[in-house]
Amino acid sequence: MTAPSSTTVSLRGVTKRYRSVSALDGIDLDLAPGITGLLGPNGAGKTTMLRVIATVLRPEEGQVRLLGRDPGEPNARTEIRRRLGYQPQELGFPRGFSSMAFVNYMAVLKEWADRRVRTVEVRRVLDLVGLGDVATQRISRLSGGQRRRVALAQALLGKPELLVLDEPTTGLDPEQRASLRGVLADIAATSTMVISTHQTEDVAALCNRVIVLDAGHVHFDGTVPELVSFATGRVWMAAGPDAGAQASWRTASGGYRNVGERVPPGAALVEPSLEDAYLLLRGAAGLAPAGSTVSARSAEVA
Ligand SMILES: Nc1ncnc2c1ncn2[C@@H]1O[C@H](COP(=O)(O)OP(=O)(O)OP(=O)(O)O)[C@@H](O)[C@H]1O
Repeated sequence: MTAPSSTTVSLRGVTKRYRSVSALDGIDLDLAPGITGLLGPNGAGKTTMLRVIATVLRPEEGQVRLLGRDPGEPNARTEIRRRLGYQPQELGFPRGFSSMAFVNYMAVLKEWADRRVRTVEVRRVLDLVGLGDVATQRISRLSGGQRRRVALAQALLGKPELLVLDEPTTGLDPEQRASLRGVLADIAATSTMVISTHQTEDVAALCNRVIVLDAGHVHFDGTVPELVSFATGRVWMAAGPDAGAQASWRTASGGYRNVGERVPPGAALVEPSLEDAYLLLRGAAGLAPAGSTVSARSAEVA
């Protein structure tokens, strides 16, 4: 299988095991510029896949090509890393550093040798993530959401062609998330961005492609509207939780939102959201054979 010419990330048969756990099990994937959202339950393999794409983890089996290069080859790996930004799920900060000092330190490691040019770039990325006003405060005195943004700022240094972001919106308040979406959408106009998240609203708002991982397999790969369409006609409101529903929850109106395959006759159907579709897909995962992929073009969930 050859990758299309716009492909910037190509995985073929990629497998990564931790003892008896297959964190990634024969993944085939081609990514192009734009934003791809990775969804999946805890332990699905999202972070492992991002670490492979960020060149920090080498798979036991399969081929990886990033920005047209083989990350297994040392010189190519260095070149990929020059053009890559990575926000890990957790990032430790040196004690006593301000955001300015930390991002500057990362910029030095990223070969920004000219101090004046480097300072301009450090200020640019701190402003982008909305930390300009607190840039000189110690990171230890910042909030959790602000610390996430320091971690994101260092990933944005140098306008990378490939951005790998592990749960970038976790811990951010709604205003911060909304402003961050704008920043990421602008960047994705010219780069390939892969985001892992548990926030289906972020995927719906940001991503032109969504991949659902489950137990190291790609369980869904398509666009947001394609995933949402799985839930069309399968979401209904009722006075209480429906016994036949796969998931039900009380809404602010006092009524219950029900999601499932067994829709009662005459049910008050409502517009599905990406979260509804994701829940349906997750339910279907329990029914589908291990490793099966739901086609984006299929009208059936299972
Ligand atoms: N360093 C490790 N050693 C052993 N097992 C690991 C290690 N890292 C990940 N795993 C296992 O690999 C599987 C995939 O983990 P991974 O962190 O990639 O999942 P995830 O989808 O990112 O989960 P989460 O949503 O909780 O962040 C899990 O079963 C996890 O326990």
